[in-house]
Amino acid sequence: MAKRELPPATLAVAQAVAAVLPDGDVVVGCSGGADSTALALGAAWAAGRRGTRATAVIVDHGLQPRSGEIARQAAARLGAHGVDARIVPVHVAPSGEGLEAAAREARLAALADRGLPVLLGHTLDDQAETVLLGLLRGSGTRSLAGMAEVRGPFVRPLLALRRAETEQACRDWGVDWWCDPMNDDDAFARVRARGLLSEVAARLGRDVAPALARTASLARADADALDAMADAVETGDLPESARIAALEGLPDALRWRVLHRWMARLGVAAEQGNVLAVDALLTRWRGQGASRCPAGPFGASAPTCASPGVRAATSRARLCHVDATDVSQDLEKVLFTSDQIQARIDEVASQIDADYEGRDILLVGVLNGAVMVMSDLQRAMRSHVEMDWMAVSSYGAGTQSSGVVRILKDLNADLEGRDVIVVEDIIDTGLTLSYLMSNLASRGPASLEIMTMFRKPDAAQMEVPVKYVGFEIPNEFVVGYGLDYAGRYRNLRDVGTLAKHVYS
Ligand SMILES: O=P(O)(O)OC[C@H]1O[C@H](OP(=O)(O)OP(=O)(O)O)[C@H](O)[C@@H]1O
Ligand SMILES: Nc1nc2[nH]cnc2c(=O)[nH]1
Repeated sequence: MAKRELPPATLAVAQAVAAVLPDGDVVVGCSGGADSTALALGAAWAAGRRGTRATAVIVDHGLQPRSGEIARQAAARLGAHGVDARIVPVHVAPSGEGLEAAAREARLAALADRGLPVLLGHTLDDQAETVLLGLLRGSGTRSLAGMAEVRGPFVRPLLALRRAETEQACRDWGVDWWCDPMNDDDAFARVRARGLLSEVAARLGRDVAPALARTASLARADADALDAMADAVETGDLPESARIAALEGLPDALRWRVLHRWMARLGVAAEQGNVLAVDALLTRWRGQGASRCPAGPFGASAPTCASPGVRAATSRARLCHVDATDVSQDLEKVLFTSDQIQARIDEVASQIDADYEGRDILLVGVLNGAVMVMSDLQRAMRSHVEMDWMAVSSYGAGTQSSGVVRILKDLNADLEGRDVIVVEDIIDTGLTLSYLMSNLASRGPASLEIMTMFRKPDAAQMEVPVKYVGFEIPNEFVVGYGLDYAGRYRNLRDVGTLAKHVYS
């Protein structure tokens, strides 16, 4: 048919297709409805003028009682108008995301199967509904961007045309179309959105669909630009602390995008609420505990979060880990991070190495609290060291010293003539060490000194001569890095105060 022979609506469809028609043959996805029927006829017209082929593919999902018959009728209608039409039956296997999504996936896969560009018949009205649905979900620019005109093999030539125009085009072409009863079923969100758009148009006295479609174009340009900028924020190869530092200076729009990608990769549900919670750990961290993020739709296959209810990590240092049982959410305030503790251990170890040059040292650890500092200190030292352990207890399951020190396990080593350093996690009242030091001094060591990771000067009741101190801390009950509350929290890497709810 020559261009001048086409009435206005059919010409609008045909020209819209011709404007974006790829070189070579194409497939047209056709449901038998007005939009895709008009698209198939327009594509056949435009391809014919170019000397290429447009083949309509009607996917039969087998989900409706008469689906096979509906598909055959659609093919016959197109065939009668000279359009090459094929029916492709697909098997829809329901997935975790519902039957509708599974059918859509199966349909697109079948359409793209031939490796040709695929034309789809979405109109401006579909776009407006998509934008409205995105808006109601409260999502960002990517959702408001609606459907792209070209994405992968899929091309949508009719996004600027109205549904009324495709129906008019079908009438002009003298072809019938199939009215899918699902298009009137209020059970579908899209159908309800369509109704809502009509109501809004009636209340405002103007058609709002074009404005929503314009919003989609503008949002798409913004989303594309921001996504490209987020892609360029390459933090993957940097150490964790540097990755976090790289993110801190970014504007919200970029930082949230990068966090969204991290979380999605970890299998965490990367909804905006979760992204903001993790972002707060990064930008407004005041020692708050973990953010609980449920597993995302792909969580089941993500090794780090196999079940729902996983938690994002508590501290900045562990921001991008996901951990099923993260006890650090019980911390109220972090006083020292793991990094700070390790750096201080290195300094103290060097000091001891220098002080004891050429001498073998016997480190006496006080169980249980000193296990962490003992093992880290030894590994940071260059000197020859041996270790031995004593077990004493003065705190039991509470937060106050009982004042009574009990030896639960004595040393194996003989201290006679040895250079001994007692290693402690904390000196609080000083009762434990003052008892222990007089006990050990009576065993005849050549020298006897103390190294403690933490000391509370304001809590001292007994003066103990401490040669090596990691950090002096305020008179608060702390946990982590070997320090317990009722046997728990020793495994925390950071040291901090406990949230009141844990012991009140
Ligand atoms: O200066 P003080 O007031 O005496 O407190 C210090 C002691 O308290 C802690 O031990 P705890 O009795 O809690 O046993 P643990 O090492 O098994 O945690 C810590 O490991 C010190 O040994
Ligand atoms: N966990 C813990 N044990 C202690 N023993 C003495 N002081 C403390 C403290 O502040 N925390």
